Amino acid sequence: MTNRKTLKLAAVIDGPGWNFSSWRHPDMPADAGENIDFFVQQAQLAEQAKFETLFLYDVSHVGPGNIPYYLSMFEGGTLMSALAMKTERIGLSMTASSSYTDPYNLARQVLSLDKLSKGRASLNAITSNPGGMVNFSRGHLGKADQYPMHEEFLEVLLDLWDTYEDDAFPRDKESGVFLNPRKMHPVNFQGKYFSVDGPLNLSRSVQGRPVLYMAGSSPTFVDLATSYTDGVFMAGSTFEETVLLANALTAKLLEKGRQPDHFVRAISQNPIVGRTDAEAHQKYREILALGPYSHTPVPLFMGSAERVATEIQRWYEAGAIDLFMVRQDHPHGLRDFIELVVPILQERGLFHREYEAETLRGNLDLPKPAFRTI
Ligand SMILES: Cc1cc2nc3c(=O)[nH]c(=O)nc-3n(C[C@H](O)[C@H](O)[C@H](O)COP(=O)(O)O)c2cc1C
Repeated sequence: MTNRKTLKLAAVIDGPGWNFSSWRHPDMPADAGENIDFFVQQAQLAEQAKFETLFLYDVSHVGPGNIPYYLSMFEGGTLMSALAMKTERIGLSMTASSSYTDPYNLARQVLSLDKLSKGRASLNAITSNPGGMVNFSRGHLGKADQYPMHEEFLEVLLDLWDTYEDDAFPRDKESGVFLNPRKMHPVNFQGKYFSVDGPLNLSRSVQGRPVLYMAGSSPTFVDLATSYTDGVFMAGSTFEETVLLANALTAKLLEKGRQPDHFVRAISQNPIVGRTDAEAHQKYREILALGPYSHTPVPLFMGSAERVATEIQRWYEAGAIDLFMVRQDHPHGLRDFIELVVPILQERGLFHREYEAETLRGNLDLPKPAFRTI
């Protein structure tokens, strides 16, 4: 592939980890999911290493059987807003479900984050899985409603983010012109699930609009994501499956006249890295030894830094991924990845050494979208 963008990196800062027992490790703050000092430290570590973005998962229904992190975690938009004030360049990606909120609320929340951070916000708009507890009055959606509702949600969200043209607010004290009303485009949407009448109350983002992702794998997901989003978050369970999904996404983008390079394919993994394979395996055993319910599957990316870097390179060069998201199950997972793997990726010319742009979109090599275009 010519002029392919360099590999992008994200840090998934999910508190004490995505399992039942990492919180018990001596080096992990047991309250990490509600510990702002922990999140600031992780965010600044990732920013010093020039990661393009931070990334937060979310949980759409909370119940007693959840992993510790899901029972003790900050709301993502609030946390990202705090981190916006403690970082300068790194992107801030939050996850929220379209099933339990109105698009107006989320459009406003994420665009506010974008303004607070001067163009670094992004949203992973998920649909949520049915089942579990019913935390919201709206209840769980059946499969038949999940995607039709999501599509309406995305339609409205994108329209709201483009309520105002870039130069809609002269805010000219001399002439007294605050807003040019001809450059305001109120939304007038009447759908099956949502009705929105009126404008959003925030000017357009410096990056056009916040970067938008969806997470999933089904053909309906592929169809919707390639119509509305800037990228996807894929399960990444195996190399072969991810290559197939990435190819399906590329084919759909081309079918829709979109430039596949202007799209981000991401997976999230919990690499466990050591100076040697043996050291990495020892760290994995430390996690397993923490409890009978550890349920930490063998990481796909585990071993010496060379081995992990080469595996990431293989996925990237096969076109399976543009963005590799680093989760940590071991308390030093992110730090180890940064100290040991990042320099190798840089030496091989796969990962940048400095931020090139001011906005998240710029750092992901995504062009600023023209007003009201996908
Ligand atoms: C990689 C990945 C990440 C996801 N992240 C979340 C999440 O953070 N919170 C959540 O409630 N659902 C999450 N989901 C669920 C999706 O939003 C969606 O409901 C599910 O994947 C069904 O989509 P499908 O059409 O691909 O089957 C995730 C799914 C995938 C594949």
